[in-house]
Amino acid sequence: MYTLIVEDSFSSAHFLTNNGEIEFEPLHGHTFKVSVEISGNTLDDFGMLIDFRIIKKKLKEILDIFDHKLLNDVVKFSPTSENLSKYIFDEFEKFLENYKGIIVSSVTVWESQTTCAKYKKEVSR
Ligand SMILES: Nc1nc2c(c(=O)[nH]1)N=C([C@H](O)[C@H](O)COP(=O)(O)OP(=O)(O)OP(=O)(O)O)CN2
Ligand SMILES: [Zn+2]
Repeated sequence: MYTLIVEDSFSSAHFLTNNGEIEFEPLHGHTFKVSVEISGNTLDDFGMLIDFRIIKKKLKEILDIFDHKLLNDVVKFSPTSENLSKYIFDEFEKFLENYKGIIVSSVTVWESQTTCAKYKKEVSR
Protein backbone atom coordinates (compact mmCIF):
# COMPACT_ATOMS: atom_id res chain seq x y z
CA MET A 1 0.00 0.00 0.00
CA TYR A 2 1.16 3.53 -0.78
CA THR A 3 0.47 6.44 1.56
CA LEU A 4 0.77 10.12 0.69
CA ILE A 5 1.03 12.75 3.41
CA VAL A 6 0.09 16.36 2.71
CA GLU A 7 0.32 19.13 5.30
CA ASP A 8 -1.02 22.65 5.54
CA SER A 9 -2.01 25.06 8.32
CA PHE A 10 -4.55 27.67 9.30
CA SER A 11 -4.72 30.34 11.99
CA SER A 12 -7.91 30.75 13.96
CA ALA A 13 -9.38 31.70 17.28
CA HIS A 14 -11.60 29.40 19.33
CA PHE A 15 -13.01 28.56 22.70
CA LEU A 16 -14.23 25.16 23.75
CA THR A 17 -17.88 24.49 24.54
CA ASN A 18 -19.68 21.82 26.47
CA ASN A 19 -23.16 21.07 25.10
CA GLY A 20 -23.26 24.60 23.72
CA GLU A 21 -22.10 26.19 26.99
CA ILE A 22 -18.76 28.05 26.94
CA GLU A 23 -16.09 25.94 28.64
CA PHE A 24 -13.66 27.18 31.25
CA GLU A 25 -11.04 28.54 28.85
CA PRO A 26 -11.18 32.04 27.34
CA LEU A 27 -11.09 32.95 23.66
CA HIS A 28 -7.59 32.34 22.27
CA GLY A 29 -5.84 31.49 19.00
CA HIS A 30 -3.62 28.87 17.40
CA THR A 31 -1.85 28.19 14.15
CA PHE A 32 -3.24 24.72 13.58
CA LYS A 33 -1.17 22.32 11.46
CA VAL A 34 -3.10 19.66 9.55
CA SER A 35 -1.70 16.46 8.12
CA VAL A 36 -3.76 14.28 5.76
CA GLU A 37 -2.82 10.70 4.86
CA ILE A 38 -4.17 9.27 1.61
CA SER A 39 -3.73 5.57 0.81
CA GLY A 40 -4.22 3.10 -2.02
CA ASN A 41 -2.61 0.13 -3.74
CA THR A 42 -2.45 1.11 -7.38
CA LEU A 43 -0.36 3.76 -9.11
CA ASP A 44 -1.42 5.47 -12.32
CA ASP A 45 0.62 5.61 -15.53
CA PHE A 46 2.64 8.52 -14.11
CA GLY A 47 3.66 6.43 -11.09
CA MET A 48 1.39 8.45 -8.77
CA LEU A 49 -1.27 7.31 -6.34
CA ILE A 50 -2.86 10.71 -6.93
CA ASP A 51 -1.21 14.00 -7.84
CA PHE A 52 -0.10 15.86 -4.67
CA ARG A 53 -1.47 19.03 -6.28
CA ILE A 54 -5.04 17.66 -6.18
CA ILE A 55 -4.76 16.87 -2.46
CA LYS A 56 -3.06 20.19 -1.64
CA LYS A 57 -5.76 22.13 -3.47
CA LYS A 58 -8.59 20.29 -1.70
CA LEU A 59 -6.93 20.63 1.71
CA LYS A 60 -6.46 24.36 1.20
CA GLU A 61 -10.09 24.70 0.10
CA ILE A 62 -11.26 23.03 3.35
CA LEU A 63 -8.87 24.99 5.59
CA ASP A 64 -9.75 28.32 3.98
CA ILE A 65 -13.17 27.99 5.62
CA PHE A 66 -11.40 28.20 9.01
CA ASP A 67 -8.51 30.55 8.29
CA HIS A 68 -8.59 33.84 10.22
CA LYS A 69 -12.04 33.07 11.60
CA LEU A 70 -13.54 32.40 14.98
CA LEU A 71 -14.04 28.63 14.68
CA ASN A 72 -17.10 28.74 16.90
CA ASP A 73 -18.82 30.84 14.21
CA VAL A 74 -17.92 28.37 11.46
CA VAL A 75 -18.79 24.96 12.95
CA LYS A 76 -21.68 23.72 15.05
CA PHE A 77 -19.52 21.52 17.31
CA SER A 78 -17.01 22.42 20.01
CA PRO A 79 -13.85 23.17 17.97
CA THR A 80 -11.46 20.75 19.64
CA SER A 81 -8.61 19.23 17.66
CA GLU A 82 -10.51 15.91 17.75
CA ASN A 83 -13.67 17.36 16.24
CA LEU A 84 -11.73 19.32 13.62
CA SER A 85 -9.80 16.21 12.55
CA LYS A 86 -13.07 14.27 12.07
CA TYR A 87 -14.64 17.14 10.14
CA ILE A 88 -11.66 17.38 7.75
CA PHE A 89 -11.58 13.56 7.41
CA ASP A 90 -15.28 13.49 6.42
CA GLU A 91 -14.77 16.27 3.85
CA PHE A 92 -11.88 14.33 2.28
CA GLU A 93 -13.82 11.08 2.30
CA LYS A 94 -16.62 12.77 0.32
CA PHE A 95 -14.10 14.26 -2.12
CA LEU A 96 -12.30 10.96 -2.72
CA GLU A 97 -15.53 9.16 -3.67
CA ASN A 98 -14.64 10.39 -7.17
CA TYR A 99 -11.26 8.58 -7.11
CA LYS A 100 -11.54 4.80 -7.22
CA GLY A 101 -9.24 2.82 -4.91
CA ILE A 102 -7.98 5.87 -2.98
CA ILE A 103 -9.01 6.48 0.61
CA VAL A 104 -8.26 8.99 3.33
CA SER A 105 -6.56 6.93 6.02
CA SER A 106 -6.17 9.60 8.70
CA VAL A 107 -6.28 13.30 9.48
CA THR A 108 -4.14 14.81 12.24
CA VAL A 109 -4.71 18.28 13.66
CA TRP A 110 -1.84 19.85 15.60
CA GLU A 111 -2.94 22.57 17.97
CA SER A 112 0.58 23.21 19.23
CA GLN A 113 4.03 21.74 18.63
CA THR A 114 3.40 19.12 21.30
CA THR A 115 -0.34 18.32 21.08
CA CYS A 116 -2.40 16.84 18.28
CA ALA A 117 -5.47 14.70 17.62
CA LYS A 118 -5.65 12.08 14.89
CA TYR A 119 -8.88 10.69 13.40
CA LYS A 120 -8.95 7.43 11.47
CA LYS A 121 -11.77 5.01 10.86
CA GLU A 122 -11.96 1.68 12.63
CA VAL A 123 -11.71 -1.15 10.15
CA SER A 124 -14.76 -3.36 10.77
CA ARG A 125 -14.33 -7.09 10.26
N1 LIG B 1 -8.09 16.68 23.95
C1 LIG B 1 -8.06 18.01 23.82
N2 LIG B 1 -7.73 18.75 24.86
C2 LIG B 1 -7.68 20.08 24.75
C3 LIG B 1 -7.97 20.70 23.54
C4 LIG B 1 -8.33 19.89 22.44
O1 LIG B 1 -8.62 20.36 21.33
N3 LIG B 1 -8.37 18.55 22.62
N4 LIG B 1 -7.89 22.04 23.45
C5 LIG B 1 -7.54 22.80 24.49
C6 LIG B 1 -7.46 24.26 24.34
O2 LIG B 1 -7.90 24.65 23.07
C7 LIG B 1 -6.11 24.94 24.59
O3 LIG B 1 -5.70 25.69 23.46
C8 LIG B 1 -4.96 24.11 24.87
O4 LIG B 1 -4.69 24.26 26.18
P1 LIG B 1 -3.26 23.98 26.77
O5 LIG B 1 -2.79 22.62 26.38
O6 LIG B 1 -3.38 24.28 28.17
O7 LIG B 1 -2.35 24.96 25.95
P2 LIG B 1 -1.61 26.23 26.42
O8 LIG B 1 -0.80 26.69 25.26
O9 LIG B 1 -2.56 27.21 26.97
O10 LIG B 1 -0.72 25.71 27.61
P3 LIG B 1 0.82 25.42 27.70
O11 LIG B 1 1.01 25.11 29.14
O12 LIG B 1 1.51 26.64 27.24
O13 LIG B 1 1.13 24.22 26.83
C9 LIG B 1 -7.30 22.24 25.82
N5 LIG B 1 -7.35 20.83 25.82
ZN1 LIG C 1 -7.14 26.17 21.91
